[in-house]
Amino acid sequence: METIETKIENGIGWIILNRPDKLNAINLKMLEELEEVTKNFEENNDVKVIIFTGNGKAFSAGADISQFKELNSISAWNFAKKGRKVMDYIESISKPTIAMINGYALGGGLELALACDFRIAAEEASLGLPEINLGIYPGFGGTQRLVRAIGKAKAMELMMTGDRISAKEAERIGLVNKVTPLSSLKEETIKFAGKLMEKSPIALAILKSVILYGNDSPLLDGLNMESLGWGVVFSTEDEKEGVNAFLEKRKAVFKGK
Ligand SMILES: CCCCC/C=C/C(=O)SCCNC(=O)CCNC(=O)[C@H](O)C(C)(C)COP(=O)(O)OP(=O)(O)OC[C@H]1O[C@@H](n2cnc3c(N)ncnc32)[C@H](O)[C@@H]1OP(=O)(O)O
Repeated sequence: METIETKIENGIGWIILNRPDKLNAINLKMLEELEEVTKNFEENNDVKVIIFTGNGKAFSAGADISQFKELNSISAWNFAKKGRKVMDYIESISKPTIAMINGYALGGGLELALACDFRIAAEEASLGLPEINLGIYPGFGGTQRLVRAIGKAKAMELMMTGDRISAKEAERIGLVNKVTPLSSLKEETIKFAGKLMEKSPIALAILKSVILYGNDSPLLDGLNMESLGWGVVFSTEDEKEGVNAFLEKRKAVFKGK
């Protein structure tokens, strides 16, 4: 691939944004490659957890501003729709996804991280949605996902001032799950992924879909989905294994069946 490196190691599918000289700015090619690789990883049984990160000093500094020069209203709308489609797909993947934020996560870069289930950031990272400084605003789903992630007041502040915040501040407001020194970021992220890999992948997938569905629905619909999914997990071998392991005082070994 031109803009992304990928590898599969010990159950983890790595998606590494690879335009370090441009701080991993997301151009159309990168969007297309992100779509392709996430679909491959979704279908690959060797991949249990997907981790997104960036090469160099940025996770991603956002959508590639140099491409904006050629955009008019219609092509900008199409670019935004394309980006949104990819972010929506990433959010909907049935496997757990983690954004390992190694540096700048700005604009579309932070929007990509917001489409992931978890965000683990280096202390040195800087996060923000500075689009307003360009006379535009977030267009890869950020206007909606950030409000749902951290609440309206803080989300409006970040989007309407364009201010960047530190990883520690991002953790304080609930935007990232965990902060660690850059030197231990990879180790801590792999440790976190390891915890997820010990669980039943089916229960995780159904749980994730129930949470996402409920996030966008009236309470009653979400609760109904929860009960329905709860019934479905009882048709799995993993549920039997989990309950038996508890009763037999041993650690459960889930097979994803
Ligand atoms: C229509 C679809 C809508 C999609 C919605 C999303 C919109 C966006 O994401 S808009 C972009 C939002 N991001 C930004 O505004 C950040 C822009 N970058 C910066 O402010 C700075 O680069 C920095 C503070 C992140 C880092 O500064 P510094 O360490 O001084 O590094 P440089 O500025 O010298 O950058 C190195 C190199 O990378 C290029 N670059 C950085 N960000 C982008 C970008 N978003 N798009 C394109 N190129 C970017 C920068 O131009 C430098 O390139 P060279 O000049 O060729 O060395």
